[in-house]
Amino acid sequence: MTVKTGRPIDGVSMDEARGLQGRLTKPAGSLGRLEDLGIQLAGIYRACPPPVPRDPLIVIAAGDHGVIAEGVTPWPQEVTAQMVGNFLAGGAAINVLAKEVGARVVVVDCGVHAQFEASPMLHVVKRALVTGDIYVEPAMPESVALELIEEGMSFALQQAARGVDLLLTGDMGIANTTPSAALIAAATGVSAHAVTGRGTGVDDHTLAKKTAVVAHVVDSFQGDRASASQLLARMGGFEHAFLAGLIVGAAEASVPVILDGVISVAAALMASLIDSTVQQYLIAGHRSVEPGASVGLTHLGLAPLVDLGLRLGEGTGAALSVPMVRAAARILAEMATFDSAGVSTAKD
Ligand SMILES: O=C(O)c1ccc[n+]([C@@H]2O[C@H](COP(=O)([O-])O)[C@@H](O)[C@H]2O)c1
Ligand SMILES: Cc1cc2nc[nH]c2cc1C
Repeated sequence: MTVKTGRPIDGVSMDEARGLQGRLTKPAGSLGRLEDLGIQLAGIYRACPPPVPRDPLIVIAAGDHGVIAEGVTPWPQEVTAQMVGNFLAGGAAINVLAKEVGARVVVVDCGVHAQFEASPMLHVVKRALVTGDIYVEPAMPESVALELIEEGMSFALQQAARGVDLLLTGDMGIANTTPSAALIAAATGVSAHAVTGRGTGVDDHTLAKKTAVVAHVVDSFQGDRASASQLLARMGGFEHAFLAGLIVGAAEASVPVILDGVISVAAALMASLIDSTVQQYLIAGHRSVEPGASVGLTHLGLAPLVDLGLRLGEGTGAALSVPMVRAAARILAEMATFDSAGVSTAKD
C-alpha cells in the first residue's frame, strides 16, 4: 500500500506552549512529564493553550482468531462475543472506567463469530467471522486488511467531524496477544521470545507453544516488513487492521490517540508504517504486562503514563490516563503566570 507522509504536529504552538510552561507559577520543569504532554497537545491541536478534551471516545475493536486452534490461550473463542455483549450491556471493566473518567464507549465488530443486535454503541465493519490460523495460513487476504484500514480511517474522520476530540484504542479478541506479538516481532526485528507473553495468564507449557507459533509465523514471512497491509494479511487480526486505520485517521484529523496495551501497540506500529508522522499524535496510556507492549513502545519512542500491572485490554489502561491528559491541557489554560499573579521569579 502507499505510504503517506502525514502532517507533522504544529511546531509554532509547541514553542508557544514551551514558553508558557516557563512563565507559569512553578519552578521550571516541576510538573515533569505533564509539561511535555501539554506541549505535545498544543502541537496536536495546533493551539496554545490546547483545548481541554471534552468528548473522549473509547473504541473497542473486536475480532476472533483462527490461531486459537494451536492452543495459544485457555479461553474459548465464544468469550469474544460474550464480552462484546457485556460491553454493550455496560457491565465490563471498561464501562466502569469510562464512566469514571467521563468517556463514551463504542464497540466495533471487526470480525467476531456472532451476530449482534443493532445498538447505538455498535459499529459493524465485519468481512469474515474469524481470521485464518496464522500458524498454517494467512490471517486474511491483503484486500481485507486494506478495507479494514480504510474503515478505521473513515471512522476516525467521522467521529472527529462529530466533535470527538480524543480517541482511545481498545480491543477484545480471545487469542489476540499471539498475532500482536508476531506483528511486533516482525515490525521491530526483536525476537519472538522477547515479545511473547502470557496474555490472559497462560501456563509455561502454553507460553512455550505460543512463542514457537510466533517464531514460525515471523520466520516464514516472505513479504515486505515495511508493508502494514502485507504484515496484517499474513499475521494480524481484523481488530489490528481497523485500529491501525483509526490511528492514521485520527492523526489526519489532528485528534490525539491514547494507546492501551499490546494489541494497540501492535496496531500503532502498523499505523506508523502507513504514515511515519503518526507517532507524534500518540500517547502511551500505560505499560501493559505483556512484554511486546514495552518493545513496541520503545520502538515508537513512547513512554507510558502509568504502570499499574494491567493486562486486561478493552482500553482500560488508556481510559485511566484521560484525567492526566485533561490535566496537562488545563494547566496551560488555567494556571497563573508569575507576572499575572505577582509572584517573584528565582534569582539567577
Ligand atoms: O492489553 C493488553 O496488553 C492485554 C494483555 C493480555 C490480554 N489482553 C486481553 O486478553 C485477550 C487475549 O488474551 P489471550 O491470552 O487469549 O491471547 C484479549 O481480549 C485482550 O484484550 C490484553
Ligand atoms: C473474561 C475476559 C475479559 C476480557 N476483556 C478483554 N480481554 C478479556 C479476556 C477475558 C477472558
